[in-house]
Amino acid sequence: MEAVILSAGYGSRMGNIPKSLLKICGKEILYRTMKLLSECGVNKFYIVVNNIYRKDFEDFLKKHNFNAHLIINNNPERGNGYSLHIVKNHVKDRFILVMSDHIYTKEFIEDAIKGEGLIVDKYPKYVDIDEATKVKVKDGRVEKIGKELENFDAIDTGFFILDSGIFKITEELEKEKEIIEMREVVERAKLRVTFVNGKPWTDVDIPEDIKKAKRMLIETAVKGDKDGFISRYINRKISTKISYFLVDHFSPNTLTIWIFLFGILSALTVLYNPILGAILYQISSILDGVDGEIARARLETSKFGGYLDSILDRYVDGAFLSILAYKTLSSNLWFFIAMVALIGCIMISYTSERFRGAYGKDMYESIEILKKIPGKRDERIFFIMIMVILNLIKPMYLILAIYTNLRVAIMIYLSKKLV
Ligand SMILES: Nc1ccn([C@@H]2O[C@H](COP(=O)(O)OP(=O)(O)O[C@@H]3[C@@H](O)[C@H](O)[C@@H](O)[C@H](O)[C@@H]3O)[C@@H](O)[C@H]2O)c(=O)n1
Ligand SMILES: O=P([O-])([O-])O[C@@H]1[C@@H](O)[C@H](O)[C@@H](O)[C@H](O)[C@@H]1O
Ligand SMILES: [Mg+2]
Repeated sequence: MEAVILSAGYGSRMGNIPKSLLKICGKEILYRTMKLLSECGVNKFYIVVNNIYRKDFEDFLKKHNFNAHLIINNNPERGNGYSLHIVKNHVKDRFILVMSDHIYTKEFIEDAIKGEGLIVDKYPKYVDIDEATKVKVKDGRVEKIGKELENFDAIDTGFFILDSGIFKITEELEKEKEIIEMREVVERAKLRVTFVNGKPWTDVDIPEDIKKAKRMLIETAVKGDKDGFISRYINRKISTKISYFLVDHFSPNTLTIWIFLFGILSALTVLYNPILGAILYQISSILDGVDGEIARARLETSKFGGYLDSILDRYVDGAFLSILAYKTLSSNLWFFIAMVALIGCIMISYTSERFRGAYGKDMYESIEILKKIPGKRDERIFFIMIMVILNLIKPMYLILAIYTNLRVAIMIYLSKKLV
């Protein structure tokens, strides 16, 4: 499938740089759009650019291996509808059209690409409604469109699924008018609308919008229901705030190493003060969400990164539980129970990762009920912290020894039964 990206603006509101080449969380807006569209099946791009920025776009394309062609608009003052018009001899039937200053998430694109006409959003989460382009819908088509509408049904997302018929409209308008705006093309074409509601997307018009876009990318970089309850309702609310400040300064893998070292520090702190060590362990658990959030927000997730993150988590868990046992237990029986608990904690993680290795898919996605059975790392660590603070260390080890190994047995049983 082909995609057209309109980026022929002067960039005057953004310090004379095309908005599409602005970097948000380390990547150009244009890169994000092209990468996510490529992952959703687009294999050819036409980027309509202003000739004054031709070199900037050529340099951008040299850095990446997209199948992309620049279409030079020598009359950018004629509006973005004209920019669309000049690609009429390039695109074949049914193509995607997007605005270059919009940032879409994969979640949004996966739904939008199935639609037809103008993609609209009744409940946009990351858009200033007052500044947005509003759409009045009648019989499933655009009746009116504009920023000034008071009576409207949804917001224009700047994402279109069009066919070559649209060029009949641009042809008419091109003969009638000097300046052609997309909204005039949309209105005259009475484009069909497709509702994609509440999926994250945003637009960058003014410098203040950069912070909004960064916040969206970080907030949508969590793991959702693949996280445990503690992570979803406590840890991620903190880690995303931390990620917001670190995302432009650290690579995910660097953070994974630092977070691991912090986890080992929490284990060593147990030798001095078990309660302080347990609190630091919980903080390391919160921080362990930051490396993944930044990897996803920067579009820099990697197999090695995930592999490293998972392995180092095991060392932190093993170090904490073994040093805590060494510090607080005295009998061989309780050492044995602590060892069984440690193995159980490690095996929960190993079982879910081994499932991915054996079946090639996420265990929690494949066996939904497991999302409702506590035992994930965030939940284990929070439980450990509470029990250490309450000085219930032996009951903690006994509960962990029984529960974690029982949960592994349940995970194996459900894998056999349901997969
Ligand atoms: N260098 C890296 C690190 C990670 N990734 C990618 O991210 C995921 C891991 O996602 P994330 O780091 O968000 O979550 P994690 O699996 O580490 O789980 C932690 C829990 O350990 C912690 O207890 C909890 O509090 C926290 O909220 C998280 O749930 C990885 O699979 C990679 O895809 C990367 O690419 N590069
Ligand atoms: O223990 P669990 O939450 O089920 O398993 C998770 C592992 O699958 C993941 O690889 C690791 O990075 C997390 O820290 C966590 O341990
Ligand atoms: Mg992590």
